[in-house]
Amino acid sequence: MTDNLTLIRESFALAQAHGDKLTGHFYATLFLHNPQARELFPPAMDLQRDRLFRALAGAVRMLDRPEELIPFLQQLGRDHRKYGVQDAHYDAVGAALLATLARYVGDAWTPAHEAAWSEAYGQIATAMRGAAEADAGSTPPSWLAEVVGHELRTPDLAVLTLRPDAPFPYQAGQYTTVETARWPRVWRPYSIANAPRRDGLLSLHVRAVPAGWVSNTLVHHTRVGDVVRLGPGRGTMTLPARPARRVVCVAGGSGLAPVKALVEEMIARNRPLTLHLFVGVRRESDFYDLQSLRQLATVFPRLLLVPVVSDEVGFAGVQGRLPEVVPGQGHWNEHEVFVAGPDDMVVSMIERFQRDGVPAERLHYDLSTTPQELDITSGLLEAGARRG
Ligand SMILES: NC(=O)C1=CN([C@@H]2O[C@H](COP(=O)(O)OP(=O)(O)OC[C@H]3O[C@@H](n4cnc5c(N)ncnc54)[C@H](O)[C@@H]3O)[C@@H](O)[C@H]2O)C=CC1
Repeated sequence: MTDNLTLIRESFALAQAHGDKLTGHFYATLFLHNPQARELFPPAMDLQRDRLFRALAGAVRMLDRPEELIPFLQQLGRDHRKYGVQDAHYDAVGAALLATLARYVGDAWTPAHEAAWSEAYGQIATAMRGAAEADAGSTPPSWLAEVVGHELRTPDLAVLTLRPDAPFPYQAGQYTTVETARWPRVWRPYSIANAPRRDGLLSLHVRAVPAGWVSNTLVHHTRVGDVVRLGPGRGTMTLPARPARRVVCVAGGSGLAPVKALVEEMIARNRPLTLHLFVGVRRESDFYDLQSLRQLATVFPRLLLVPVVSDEVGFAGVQGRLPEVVPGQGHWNEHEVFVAGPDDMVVSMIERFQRDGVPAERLHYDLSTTPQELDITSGLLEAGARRG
């Protein structure tokens, strides 16, 4: 007899071959039978379609590794509280999923497939619901936050200061998700750019990306006094319990946000022996936070700030792309390493640090998918938007 795992994987591969038709049919079935579920999703569904099946594909890949699958599902469940997901929605999604699979697997679909999927989906939903319920006792599903500061530092980058309406627990290096009144149910992740403060204020560095609904709203159509909604703090690029005494941080563009929070935290707590901070931008005019970083270096002179420009000949300081520049500026294999910025930069930088002998447990980084994808993150099964 074929085991459940094989039945699920084989049938999922058959169904997935139908691509967009599969996801289109799934949502059509879900909304036809549960019109109220439409309210949970953003107005434009294009990118949402991929998300659900990417998360499902992730779960199917991990089915034989419960030690990874369960935490993944629990996180997914907690993350869905902010969408207002109810128990009944899980049942509705399960029914639409099975109906869709049956249709696209076609003649190969058997009662054994039905039973295997039904059991697997039941386990997925139980893990998600259980984690969401456990979380409900201690944290709100989301926070309202008033914009108390909005500075346009370059034509397309704003630094926002937010005051959440209730204590917002997070660690330096983590991100939150933001929903604006202009685009209900469209959530976008942003790193929090400061270490936790006594007054509870949060700072975000937001670059308006082409066709970015939330980022353009936050940069160009948001004023002091406006209110946004925040999801809980998430992400694994946080300070380890015992960081090395020497630290190097590499920040590309607005990837400075989480790195700045970590730098503040280390200055307040660990006081490393040396703290190198490479800040890379394309043109000198793209530096949007040097003044504040220089102030930090005045308070903590062991912070060694290195501004780097990649695309402008004539810059008086260090020139080049970060992965080309940083290795030549020191020996980093004894250091704790933090990297954030464009994914290509992060990947090249991390590969280089690995080649140079930095142990894996000392490498901390933050990867995202493309900003366009990230701008629509709402949904019943949101894939992990950011990996650390
Ligand atoms: N805003 C936030 O809170 C956070 C943003 N990020 C990500 O950081 C990125 C920042 O983008 P921008 O500000 O437009 O930076 P950018 O594209 O202007 O790049 C900044 C620097 O990174 C390096 N770089 C860029 N592309 C590279 C490549 N292909 N290979 C090697 N090095 C490269 C170069 O040194 C460049 O000067 C975004 O993708 C964003 O998603 C990451 C973490 C937090």
